[in-house]
Amino acid sequence: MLKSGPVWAAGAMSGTSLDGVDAALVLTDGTRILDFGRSDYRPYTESERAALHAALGRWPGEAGVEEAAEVVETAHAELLSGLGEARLIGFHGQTLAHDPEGRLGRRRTHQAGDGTVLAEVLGKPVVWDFRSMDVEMGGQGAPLAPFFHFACAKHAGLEAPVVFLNLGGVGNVSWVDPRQPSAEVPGAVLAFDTGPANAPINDLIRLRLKGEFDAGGELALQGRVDESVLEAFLAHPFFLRMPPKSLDRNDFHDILTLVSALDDADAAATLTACAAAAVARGGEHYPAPPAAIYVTGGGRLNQALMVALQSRINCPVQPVEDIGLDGDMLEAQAFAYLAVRVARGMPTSGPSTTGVAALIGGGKISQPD
Ligand SMILES: Nc1ncnc2c1ncn2[C@@H]1O[C@H](COP(=O)(O)OP(=O)(O)OP(=O)(O)O)[C@@H](O)[C@H]1O
Ligand SMILES: CC(=O)N[C@H]1[C@@H]2OC[C@@H](O2)[C@@H](O)[C@@H]1O[C@H](C)C(=O)O
Repeated sequence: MLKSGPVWAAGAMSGTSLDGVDAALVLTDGTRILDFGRSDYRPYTESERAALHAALGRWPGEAGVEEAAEVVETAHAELLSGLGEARLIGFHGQTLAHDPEGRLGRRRTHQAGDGTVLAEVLGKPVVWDFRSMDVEMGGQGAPLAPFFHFACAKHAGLEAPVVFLNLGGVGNVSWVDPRQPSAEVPGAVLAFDTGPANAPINDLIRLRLKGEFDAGGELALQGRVDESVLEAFLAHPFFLRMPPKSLDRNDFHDILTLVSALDDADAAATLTACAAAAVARGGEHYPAPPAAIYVTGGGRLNQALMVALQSRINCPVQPVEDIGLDGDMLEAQAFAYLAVRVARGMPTSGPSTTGVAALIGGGKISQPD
């Protein structure tokens, strides 16, 4: 068990976009954020990315999973060895498959990368496998950042309910009320995945233009939204479900066939509008209107997406940089914060974040030999 008081922890996240690994240092006692430290990024090479893509949707023991895990462990070891001052590592790994409802058989979630290997290589305790316990206990296993987002709102000195919106491959929101004494009390936090965000836009760009993503939203800004596609998208039963709810990266993959007849710009504009409309639909579930929506993740750099969001949402939609946070690193920082909570036996999720029946602490701790 970690001694009491604040410690520097490093968190690392390999997100659903499969672009690379983010790592960042946070000084925390597991409740408050005292300081943010250095951060770094390690992109995957083309061949590494191909290995990860090939393993998407696969479970432990299936073809390609060991290779993917090796890619994840190598990239993390390289990146984290440069963040020397950390006492403890929070290692999320790479989600390859996520099925909290058991639609494919058994309820489970799979993050590639073995924390025991990293603990050995780095010579430090590593907290990992953050999601499995939550799913085993009946939760969605995601999102896990909400308790951290609550601490961010406190750290930024906010005094009214706000929403943190993460626009990665998938979108997720944390509605938080910083007037509450703790993230764990009822009414402090409500979180859920909103729908697909960048993943379908990236897939479109990759398929048609051999690029990685719609930089700045330039292509979408030139196109027109096909309202019938948008309507068909919003008819998906996911939007009728009450939170908590979470998604796998490819749950909405069929959306690409809906835009197959559109030209490139109209298809990009339509997928971008779908991502924004999904977030706006999520607003139906907020316990009270937020004073602002603070956007983190790569999607905040997509102007078409930010404009589409603001046009559908009644409060200011701003990048998290406006309250002094780092939108490239917030998820990595979240896993540093959560690692300290796990090491101290504090909960990492609860009924209002993942739908798990009671507050629970997930995560395994691996010590170096
Ligand atoms: N300049 C930019 N313009 C437009 N979109 C961008 C830009 N930079 C990044 N993105 C988008 O953001 C994505 C990366 O976002 P981020 O790193 O937050 O996702 P992630 O962490 O992999 O995903 P998740 O949060 O779902 O796990 C890219 O794949 C791209 O779609
Ligand atoms: C299963 C899984 O890896 N989910 C990710 C993914 O990426 C965004 C969204 O879907 C969110 O639910 C989650 O990540 C963030 C960091 C979270 O758990 O809060």
